[in-house]
Amino acid sequence: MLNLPMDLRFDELMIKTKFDFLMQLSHLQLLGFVVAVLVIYVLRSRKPKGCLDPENFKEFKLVKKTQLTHNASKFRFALPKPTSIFGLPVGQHIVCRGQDREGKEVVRPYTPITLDSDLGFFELVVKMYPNGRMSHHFREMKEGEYLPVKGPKGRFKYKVGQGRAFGMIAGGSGITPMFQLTRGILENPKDKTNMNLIYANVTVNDILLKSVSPSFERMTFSLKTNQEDTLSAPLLVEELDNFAVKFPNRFKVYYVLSQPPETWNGGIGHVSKEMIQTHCPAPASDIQILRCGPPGMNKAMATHLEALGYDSKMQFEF
Ligand SMILES: Cc1cc2nc3c(=O)[nH]c(=O)nc-3n(C[C@H](O)[C@H](O)[C@H](O)COP(=O)(O)OP(=O)(O)OC[C@H]3O[C@@H](n4cnc5c(N)ncnc54)[C@H](O)[C@@H]3O)c2cc1C
Repeated sequence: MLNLPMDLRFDELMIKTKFDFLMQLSHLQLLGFVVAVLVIYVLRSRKPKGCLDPENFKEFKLVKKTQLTHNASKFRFALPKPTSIFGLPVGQHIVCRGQDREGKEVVRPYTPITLDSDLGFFELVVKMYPNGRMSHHFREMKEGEYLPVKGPKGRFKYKVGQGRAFGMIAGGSGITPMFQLTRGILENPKDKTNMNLIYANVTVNDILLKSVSPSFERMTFSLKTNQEDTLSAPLLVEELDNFAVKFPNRFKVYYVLSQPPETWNGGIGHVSKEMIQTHCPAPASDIQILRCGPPGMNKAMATHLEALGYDSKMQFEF
């Protein structure tokens, strides 16, 4: 029993009671109390565990399939709980398993366009090729079915402030790692990295994630920004153009089409050395040019970048 003086106010009494309580514990009890407090502190400060396993495939349910273009769709997969975190670091990808037309197993890498700030789900944008093996699996996949996924995977490790700027050269579905990284950077108020994207496609209808048509679901996420980039409205996740409008000093996009429409004010043809010179940061030790596209384009870009004086440390191919 504690001996408490009767002339104390209630708040004083509470403090004294707690203090006396600690004083009256044995050394062993005190040690137990300190350990319990430490365990609670460590558990609370630990990063929440993601849903991915780098070694074993885990299955995720397809909850929504949305057609974006004539050959690309967006797939939303549910995580186990609405509050679950996927656990994919910015710049990394996952590996998906499916079956080709002949029923043979096929495994391919994909980069989600969502981040760990999107709780309870992740999304893929997939371009499907007529004879593509995994393309067949995604084309056939129905809502309610499960996709085996493992990860995170990838050589690209992003750290806030690792450089001043990124130049990004993407072709077709190669936009997904650029989009994910751009979102990760713009969503982090501590990150001041600038980005210049060159995005190449065949026709205007092949451009992915450019802007949201009224029929597409509008998904928003809240964004804390610095003063320079004050947002008047929530950012729409699926708009490259919106990034450019909301962050004009941080993100610029230059579209290139090999078969442009009659009126077109972007680039025409293939991505050239001159386009890179005009639209990407000049060679420097604090910049990097990232590229992701079909093999032929990646090879051509590597040749251009070398000719322009970008050394191997200034280049990265996803
Ligand atoms: C790190 C990484 C991340 C990726 N993320 C995505 C993503 O988010 N979304 C996405 O759609 N794809 C992504 N890809 C590409 C994806 O992994 C597959 O290569 C693509 O889906 C085609 O697979 P497939 O089995 O259908 O085609 P395959 O059976 O492998 O190929 C069949 C034919 O399709 C054509 N083809 C295949 N791949 C390409 C290509 N990339 N460009 C042009 N033609 C091609 C070729 O003509 C080829 O002969 C990523 C690739 C990598 C390396």
